[in-house]
Amino acid sequence: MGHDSGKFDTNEDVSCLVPCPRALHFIFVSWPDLCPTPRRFLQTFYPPQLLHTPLLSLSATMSQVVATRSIHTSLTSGSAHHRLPTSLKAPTFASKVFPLQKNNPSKVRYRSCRLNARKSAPAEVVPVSPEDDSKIEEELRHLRGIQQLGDTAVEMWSKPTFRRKTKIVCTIGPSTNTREMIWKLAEAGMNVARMNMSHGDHASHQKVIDLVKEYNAQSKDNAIAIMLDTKGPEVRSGDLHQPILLTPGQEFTFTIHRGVGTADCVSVNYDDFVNDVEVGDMILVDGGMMSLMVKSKTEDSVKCEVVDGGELKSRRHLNVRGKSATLPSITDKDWDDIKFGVDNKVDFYAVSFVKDAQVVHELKNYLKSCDADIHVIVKIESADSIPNLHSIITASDGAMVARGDLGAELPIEEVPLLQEEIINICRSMGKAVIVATNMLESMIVHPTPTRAEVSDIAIAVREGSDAIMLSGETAHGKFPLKAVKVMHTVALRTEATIPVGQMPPNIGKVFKNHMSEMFAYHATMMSNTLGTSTVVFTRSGFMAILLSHYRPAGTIFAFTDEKRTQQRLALYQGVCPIYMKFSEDPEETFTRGLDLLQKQGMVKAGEEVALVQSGKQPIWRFQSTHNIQVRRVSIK
Ligand SMILES: Nc1ncnc2c1ncn2[C@@H]1O[C@H](COP(=O)(O)OP(=O)(O)O)[C@@H](O)[C@H]1O
Ligand SMILES: C=C(OP(=O)(O)O)C(=O)O
Repeated sequence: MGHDSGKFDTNEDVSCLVPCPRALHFIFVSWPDLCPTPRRFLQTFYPPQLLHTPLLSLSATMSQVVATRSIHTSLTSGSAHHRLPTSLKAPTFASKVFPLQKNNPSKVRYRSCRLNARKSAPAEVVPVSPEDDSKIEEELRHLRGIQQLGDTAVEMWSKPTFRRKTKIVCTIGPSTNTREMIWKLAEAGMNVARMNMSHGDHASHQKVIDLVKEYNAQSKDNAIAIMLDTKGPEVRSGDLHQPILLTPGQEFTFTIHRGVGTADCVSVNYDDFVNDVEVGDMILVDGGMMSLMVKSKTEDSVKCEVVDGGELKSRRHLNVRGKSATLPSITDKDWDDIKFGVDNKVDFYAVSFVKDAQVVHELKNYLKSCDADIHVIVKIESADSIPNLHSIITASDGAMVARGDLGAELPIEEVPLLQEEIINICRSMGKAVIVATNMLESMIVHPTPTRAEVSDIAIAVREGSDAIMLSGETAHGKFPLKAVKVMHTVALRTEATIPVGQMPPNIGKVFKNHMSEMFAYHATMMSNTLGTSTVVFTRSGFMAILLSHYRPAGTIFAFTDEKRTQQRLALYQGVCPIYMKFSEDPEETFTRGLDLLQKQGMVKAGEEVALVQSGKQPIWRFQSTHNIQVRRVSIK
């Protein structure tokens, strides 16, 4: 169990990573008004002479810190009524602050007030130092009440899922495979629970699946998707009773005989290992944490010299730089695990080491033959997959940038470039895309991330990924809940700076021949122009996925009468999936949906929403084929 289990509180240090100086861009008050906590906060970042300059004297009370930050957040999340025009870029400190010297500060104050009055998203917390956290939280709770920042009803809804667009995948392992931790992860913002079939057995994975299903069954407004990640043809070292220390220059042997684990020899789980490697090859352990140069081979062993040493633990990844193993992508064990997934009705397979589209077709045909509605995410991690990226992704429902193995099979400097390319390909094809591995690696042992890790999350969000993934951080880390909260906060903050109305590159090409795509596109344009959320009713999830593809600035509220669809939609960017029984009367279904949103504080009376009546099985089919409307939420 992780160290932060039990201490969890959704309000606790949720926004510990929000870059503080940015908030100042929107805050305008005089220094003497400043209460002690924000005063200390400002002092931390700005020299006293700057803070005491009247014209620069920015905000002051924590209420303004909170309100202005929230405004910034609301620019792109939730209902989009109050967004700045698309052309406005996030202001620099200089451009926001120094022009004030020429302007009348009262004007600025007026603008700030107007923004405050129109704010819609709940506040973020700006911790100053650990001992200030509780004071700030107390102050914020009070201020939330005064300013009516967040409808208290919103508290009832699982806030992380509603407000953040980029979804979070958590790998479940020894730190998180209990009922308590699954619940806490879900409430902290997990959208997809991933089980890595390289570890554990069916009994342990069964327990996790049952727990997630139990959570989903009792949760009124939240659904967690289940992803089964195949082991694939990966090559791993064997189990060890205790880690082996490898020192540079030392001779070390890999043998295909099972069960060996001495100070200078360990088993590999793949008989053809000896045939696949050549003298001079570089073998990477755990994606390059250690490396060994092949010096000679025999029929059953590979003798190496340690180049970069370290601690070799049980079942570590072995890659040969620049080479993929000659194993099939789906091994016998994988087929066994896939069947286990069919029996348990998981939502997604993440298929390891896909090298061509053929294997995806094979899997899809198998799933069709057993009438299993499970989507296939291909893991791009093999050197051999790169020339076939387009055909592989075309055949699949989405892709995962599996940076661990990718960066071992290919030079690491290729990883960020491939990440961007894979995201772009997926975005242009309307497929889901997940960025994975090492995102908060240091949080496996530390309670806070490195700044580089924070930037990595921000980049993945900006590049347009549907989801970002945690691996060891949640599987066996000490701080699984904190890791999810950091991801949540960084994603939310980054999303608030993404300009509204960015469209995928295939715009105008695909939708011409496809009615639903055309309607998704135009509904997005309409909701972006009017600053509304989008409401869609979907049985298969198809229309909600299409809408997500166009990335409308407002939330996509996707109502479905299928629990499986609700779960699956949890992966898609910007989609808030909601389960609701549909009535025979579409108008009644729509009214019921809006009532539910209003009750939860997701939309307010008088607010407009874009209503999409389209898709493969639209609830309005008997009335009309396709249709987009703007409806005003009625006042009860
Ligand atoms: N079901 C599990 N049982 C035990 N340990 C697990 C499990 N899932 C993940 N882990 C641990 O978490 C680590 C990180 O998870 P992940 O990145 O999915 O695995 P890997 O990098 O080994 O493919 C694994 O190396 C393993 O030590
Ligand atoms: C996600 C990855 O796969 P796995 O965790 O199965 O090694 C990876 O290699 O980055």
